[in-house]
Amino acid sequence: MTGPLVSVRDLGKSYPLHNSPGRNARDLVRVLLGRPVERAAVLEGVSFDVLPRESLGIIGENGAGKSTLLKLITGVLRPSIGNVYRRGRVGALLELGAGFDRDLTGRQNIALSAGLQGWSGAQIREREQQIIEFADIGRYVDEPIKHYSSGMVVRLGFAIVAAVKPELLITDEVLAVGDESFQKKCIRWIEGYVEEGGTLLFVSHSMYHIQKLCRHALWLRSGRVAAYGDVFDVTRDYLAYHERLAAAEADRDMGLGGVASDLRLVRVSLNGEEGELPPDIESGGRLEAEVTVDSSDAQPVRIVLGLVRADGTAIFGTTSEIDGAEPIRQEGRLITFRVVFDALPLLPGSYSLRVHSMDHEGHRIFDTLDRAFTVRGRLREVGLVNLPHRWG
Ligand SMILES: Nc1ncnc2c1ncn2[C@@H]1O[C@H](COP(=O)(O)OP(=O)(O)OP(=O)(O)O)[C@@H](O)[C@H]1O
Repeated sequence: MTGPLVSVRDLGKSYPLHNSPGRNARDLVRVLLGRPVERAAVLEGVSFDVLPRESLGIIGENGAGKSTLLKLITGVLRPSIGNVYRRGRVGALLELGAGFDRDLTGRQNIALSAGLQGWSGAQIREREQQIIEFADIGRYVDEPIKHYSSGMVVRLGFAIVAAVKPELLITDEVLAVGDESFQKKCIRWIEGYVEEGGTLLFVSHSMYHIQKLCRHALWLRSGRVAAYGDVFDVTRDYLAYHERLAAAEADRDMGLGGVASDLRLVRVSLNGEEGELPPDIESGGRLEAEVTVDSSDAQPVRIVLGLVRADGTAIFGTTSEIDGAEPIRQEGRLITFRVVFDALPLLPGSYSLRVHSMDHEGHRIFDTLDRAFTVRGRLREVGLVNLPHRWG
């Protein structure tokens, strides 16, 4: 069957506002007078489809409505407005231990899940072994769940979901509870699951995991869809939004309207030129940038460099920290770095070098400078970079 496994249409969820001691009484009066109780919307007007073999990551700040959305999709919550349509065998790993009987042992809970899935006797015997091996919780499998650590609950929960081989897997940050090696094992399992045609709905604050596991992403901001599309586009916009917020916050912290003066970028030269006019560079030619930072108390600095096409498309980024680069000189409070691209493979067009100065620990961006340049050449290939290639 084709068609979406999940279809969400104009979905909304709201809760009554109960935030002040007098409000309950006021609500009661409103109800008695036949007036609606005031409500706060947690989700509003959310629509999207999840097709078979699709992997959709849901991102957003704390309180944006991500868990609420997953609970509406799994049916734990009912919508206030709109609809959720769902089909296929669902494996959901959301709340810790939800679905487990805490007085029963791990083994008994496995049997319980097997019963719910309608597995045959032979299937149960085979899969029980698989589950126990995957969960790897040793003798605890014969202890009641209430004696488990939260990490063990997740181990067993994930092992059962993996054995069910769902058509649609819904999961969230719950995996982060397990230790690192188990987390890696789960991520590997999910990767294999997606590669083999499984469908995934995954909530995470880790852009790394979202990009690794999902093809598309949906960004929820204050209960509404802020962006929905290709995972790299959406996560880039999300990170840029947070970068802007952090920069504005840093300015406010310092009581400054503009850029903080501590790590100010005072000079970025391209091939020795500092002028306003964008310098010309031959495609495949050399680009040498020198970046000077004014570090008011001579504290060390981290430089972030990005190559960006004129339309904003990011091409390449690195930092002095990633490359282990040291300044080429320090004169009092002026610290200078140099970076050289010996053979810049960009295709002809307009670009800029974007430079950020950060504190040495990389907590905060202090200043940003863009230097435009033009790449000249007679190349007729299309795209961003000239990749070495041959025919035949
Ligand atoms: N039962 C409830 N009654 C009232 N408000 C609620 C209820 N459940 C959730 N909320 C509110 O709904 C909003 C969205 O919560 P939700 O847990 O879905 O966010 P989230 O994006 O998953 O956040 P996080 O990343 O912190 O897990 C929050 O402001 C939360 O306080």
